[in-house]
Amino acid sequence: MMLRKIHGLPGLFAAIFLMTLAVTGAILSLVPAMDRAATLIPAAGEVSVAELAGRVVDHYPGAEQIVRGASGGVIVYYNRDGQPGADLVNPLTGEGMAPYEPSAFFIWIKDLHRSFLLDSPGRMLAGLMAVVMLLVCISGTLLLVRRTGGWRALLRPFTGSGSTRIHAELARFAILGLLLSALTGGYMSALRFGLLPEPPETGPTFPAEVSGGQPAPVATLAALSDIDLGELRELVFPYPDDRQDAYSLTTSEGAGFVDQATGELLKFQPRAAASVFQKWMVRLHTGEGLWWLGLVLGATALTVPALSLTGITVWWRRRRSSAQLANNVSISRADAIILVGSENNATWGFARELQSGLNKAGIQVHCSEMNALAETYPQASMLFILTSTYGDGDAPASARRFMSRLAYFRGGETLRYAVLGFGDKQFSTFCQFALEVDAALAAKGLSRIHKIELIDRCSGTQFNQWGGRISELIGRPLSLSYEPLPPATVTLELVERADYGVAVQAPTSILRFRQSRLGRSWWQAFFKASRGSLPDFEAGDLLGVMPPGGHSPRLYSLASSTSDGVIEICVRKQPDGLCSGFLHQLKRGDRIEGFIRQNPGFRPAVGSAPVILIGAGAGIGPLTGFIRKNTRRNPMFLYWGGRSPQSDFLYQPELGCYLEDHRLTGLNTAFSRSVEHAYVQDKLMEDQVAVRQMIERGAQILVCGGRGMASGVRLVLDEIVRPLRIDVETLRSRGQYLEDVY
Ligand SMILES: Cc1cc2nc3c(=O)[nH]c(=O)nc-3n(C[C@H](O)[C@H](O)[C@H](O)COP(=O)(O)O)c2cc1C
Repeated sequence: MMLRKIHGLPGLFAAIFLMTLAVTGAILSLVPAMDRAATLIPAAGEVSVAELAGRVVDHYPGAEQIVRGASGGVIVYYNRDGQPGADLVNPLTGEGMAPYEPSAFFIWIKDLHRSFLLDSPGRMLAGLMAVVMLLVCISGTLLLVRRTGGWRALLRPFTGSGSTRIHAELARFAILGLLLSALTGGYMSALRFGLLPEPPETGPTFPAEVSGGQPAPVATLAALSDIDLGELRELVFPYPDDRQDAYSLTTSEGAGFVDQATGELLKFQPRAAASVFQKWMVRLHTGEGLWWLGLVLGATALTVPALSLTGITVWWRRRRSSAQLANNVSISRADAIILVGSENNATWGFARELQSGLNKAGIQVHCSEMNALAETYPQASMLFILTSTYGDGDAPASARRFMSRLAYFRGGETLRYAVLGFGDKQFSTFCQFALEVDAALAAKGLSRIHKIELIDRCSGTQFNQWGGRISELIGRPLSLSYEPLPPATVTLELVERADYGVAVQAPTSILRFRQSRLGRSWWQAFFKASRGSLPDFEAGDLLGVMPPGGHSPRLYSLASSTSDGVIEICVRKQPDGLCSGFLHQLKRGDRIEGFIRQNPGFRPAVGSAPVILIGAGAGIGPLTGFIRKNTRRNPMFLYWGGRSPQSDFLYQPELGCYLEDHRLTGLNTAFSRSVEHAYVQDKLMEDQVAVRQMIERGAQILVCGGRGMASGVRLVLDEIVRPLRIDVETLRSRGQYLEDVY
């Protein structure tokens, strides 16, 4: 939350200034490349400073100074008939190529970039913006790491859609460039305002003795002949007819003087290390002399307007979805506390209804996320905890720090609590986190207002009835009437189906859908806007389907990912199953309403460790999806159980292809109604030595299918890994064992 604030607030405030800096920076980044394109650069060692100066003087007898710009262009400053002038010259001939006139447009853009055209206060603001940019970049990177699940994951494809996705992708592309621009820009401002010590820029003092002899032609001066044009920064000519004057020379190595008669190098002072560092910081900021870096920095700067706009959209949406709770009193004044654990905000809707119900009963309420558990609630006598469960029985995002904070919590004498769990009975760990929270509060010695209750699939009816029971127990009128909005769905059209298993009383179908094109505008198709379009998904994510006449959606594991171009699920028809029955009678061209739920807790880890996939029946769906995606050919083994090879061998042809192209390393099937009468557990047991070795080497096991099969598999695996002195729970805690069970 804190990280999000650091990332969001200054980001929002500074967006306009940052956009100005970024766009002007991007325009200025073209300058080094344009200069470079307009410049003739001799090869190293081809032209010495003496040769260049001699050629220039031939064409410009009144030459006063020769400057070699960072891009390699040579400019001569001269005086002709009392009139000063500056020309860009050809270094090979010394001829003028064009008058040197810095573009008024670029000067104006540079002023806008450096100081917002406001001189000193503007420069200060620009410096401040560099610091803001640095903060936004660092906090943004940490957010991205948190979101993707680790530094290594930053290079993997992102999931999600709409503004969030565009924001994350652009940030990933631009982050290094933006960090470099912000760091170097901040450094330059700090130098300018004296916050950092300025490197000593004292050149050598004028030599005490010069020969004072007859000046020799510049082309013959020895010290200048020794220096290659590529090293030259600046050569200032002596005053005409002043024999006591000397050439003043600055090169990339340092500065000194050259006697105009003897051609001797009179005093040479190498450049200080601090000044070399400063020059490099300037080059890394402006791209001067590094035209390609300039272009890269310019391209990254161009992402800033898009990052600002998408960032503001994301921020605004988040603000709206967790809309500030009205009538939220401070902790010290609250009679009742509501703490919310939620990942996707559904539980917040229930919390708001509870808060408004309690307010109507004259009770002062403080409501916040569970992560914000205070050390104590001095005035409160009631604590309500409403929380969902995620992953595999884990805490949702807004409750992840709850258990650790609970260690410092002091409940007091009068505070009593009630936990209300939100979950889905399709998960074997139904409301697991809520149950753990309830037990942890009891273990702290707190007493309950009411025993824990568990709400299945956001049932409004169950919630409202719970409110009735709480009302009786607290002796206050509490009337809750809440019906959550169903999730936003999109229309999907069945494009293909393959049917199996009818002969063995296990009708199972592979169903492939495409998003119905009806009602989708071209820009929705292009940008995949979150409304009216499916977000990106991976095999193992979930497809929610609304059965006609049903109140709550059913979730099915996806066998495909976005890049496959279809939404594929594998569905076993359940006796009297409302949704599976509905899906099974669909014909090609029929439409359903569906939505995607991400399920990042069930997918193979990245890396080259072996993966053992275990499933039965329709559980093969997401497992096949993982194999299809295994284009890096990591060792992947599938153990799968069906009834009969003739009737329900799902995905048989596809699996054959995957074996051939090595996306699948080994396939082991077990059929319960064939002569072998085998189950998937038996096959695992047969291979126990190999399986154990793979687990020892860090193999990950993913199990998908019915609850009975999964518990059988756990028993067998416990036996297999016993010699390693571990069990399935150890593997689970290490992330080596994942389940998607229904
Ligand atoms: C990826 C995923 C994993 C889930 N895991 C569980 C689980 O392990 N146990 C459970 O009871 N519910 C689980 N659920 C269901 C959610 O807890 C339930 O939908 C809840 O109402 C979501 O509330 P929220 O939007 O406030 O987070 C899961 C849902 C999703 C999408």
